[in-house]
Amino acid sequence: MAAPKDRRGGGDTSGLAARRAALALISAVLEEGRLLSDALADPRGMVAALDGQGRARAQRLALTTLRNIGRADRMLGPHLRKRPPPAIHNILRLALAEVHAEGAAPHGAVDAAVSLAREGGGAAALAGLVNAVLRKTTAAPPEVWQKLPVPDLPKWLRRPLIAAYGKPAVEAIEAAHLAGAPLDLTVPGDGPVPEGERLPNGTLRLAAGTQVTALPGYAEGTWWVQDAAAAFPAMVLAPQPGERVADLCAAPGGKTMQLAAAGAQVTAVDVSEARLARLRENLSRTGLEAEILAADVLDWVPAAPFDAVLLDAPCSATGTIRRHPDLPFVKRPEDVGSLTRLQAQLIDRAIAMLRPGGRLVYCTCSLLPEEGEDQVTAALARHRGLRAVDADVPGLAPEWRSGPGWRLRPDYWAGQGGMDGFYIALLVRDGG
Ligand SMILES: C[S@@+](CC[C@H](N)C(=O)[O-])C[C@H]1O[C@@H](n2cnc3c(N)ncnc32)[C@H](O)[C@@H]1O
Repeated sequence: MAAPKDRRGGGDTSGLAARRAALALISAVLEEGRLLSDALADPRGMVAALDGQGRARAQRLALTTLRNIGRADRMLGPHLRKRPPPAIHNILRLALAEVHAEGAAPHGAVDAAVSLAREGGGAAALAGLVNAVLRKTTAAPPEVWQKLPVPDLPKWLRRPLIAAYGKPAVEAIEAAHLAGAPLDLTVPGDGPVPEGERLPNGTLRLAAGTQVTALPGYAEGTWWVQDAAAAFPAMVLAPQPGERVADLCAAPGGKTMQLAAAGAQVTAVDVSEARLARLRENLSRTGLEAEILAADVLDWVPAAPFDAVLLDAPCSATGTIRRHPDLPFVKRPEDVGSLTRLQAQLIDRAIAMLRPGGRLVYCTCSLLPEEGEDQVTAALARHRGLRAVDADVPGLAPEWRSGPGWRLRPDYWAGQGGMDGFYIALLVRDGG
């Protein structure tokens, strides 16, 4: 196959290099079962060879295509007698998502798709099929696409969510996943900030696709990117100036920065050196301070107990699907069992680090009750000297109470662009 001229993305006027890289990302997710974040960070990947603009375009195209695969496949169905090879199938899906979900001009998307199909060497004969199918399907009026059903979550995830929240709620969650996520900023103090909508908890919300590094206040470190739901756990912990607070499973540090900005003396612990490097960068940009420890929380024994602990435990991350549409294709039900065992062990370690009267916030960005409500209920049964307590936090609605804590869902604040799914509980150790 001839080396495509615009491989590096510089001068990628036709957008072919960005589309080619988007297809490589989609294939990494669908065919190799890799997380999009890993494929994006791969220095040998096609995206690494693009300039900033090309990279952003490739990432956006991959995200849009993954979010809309269900709709693209429904539209393609009547035009395909048999399933085409994955490379061709993904070219068709990408072009349809580009035209119908992003509003791209059909002729450009179809021409690019045909060129990409021709590049495939052995599959070159299929370029004619790509042309014929896309000419028809990209010409469909917008309302035909809009009326296609919202893509379902995979059955292993859908079933327990319907059992927990009911079918209408799961359909609303799926609609929120399809809509994607805006850009949320946590702004702890004064300084330059971009124009945006203030949410009830103080989060500043901007339109999706905004280039973060170009916004007022980025260089000054006035704010950081953090989903509105992810800002609640530190607010629930309500750290006081001078309190000793452990942030367990801390990287890349969104919650560490909230705790430090409130004046707490923070010890941030995470097992991943690579993720801690990002935490260090975040602290340095925002001018905030914390003690940073690379350690496994299961082994680490602090020198003295803490006034408060925040445990943001590793989980299925199913609450973040609107920002990470690759997750339903990559995550497996069997991953959840080992995560729930780890979460229970981490909770036990976190409780052992509290002084009498100390507070623990447990949270996960999961939609599954077994990583949220059930986990905290079981911890309360294991530890008699522990109680769940209420918190008075702006924006944290009383109707979100669920079991011993709060259940946050992507379909909440729907009119304002939704939020990630989270579970948060505030526990207090007796005594003190
Ligand atoms: C949900 S993420 C944390 C997000 C972070 N709290 C924030 O707000 O930016 C979970 C983190 O747990 C860390 N982790 C997983 N198992 C761990 C363990 N046994 N000990 C310490 N950290 C662990 C992972 O490296 C990952 O950074």
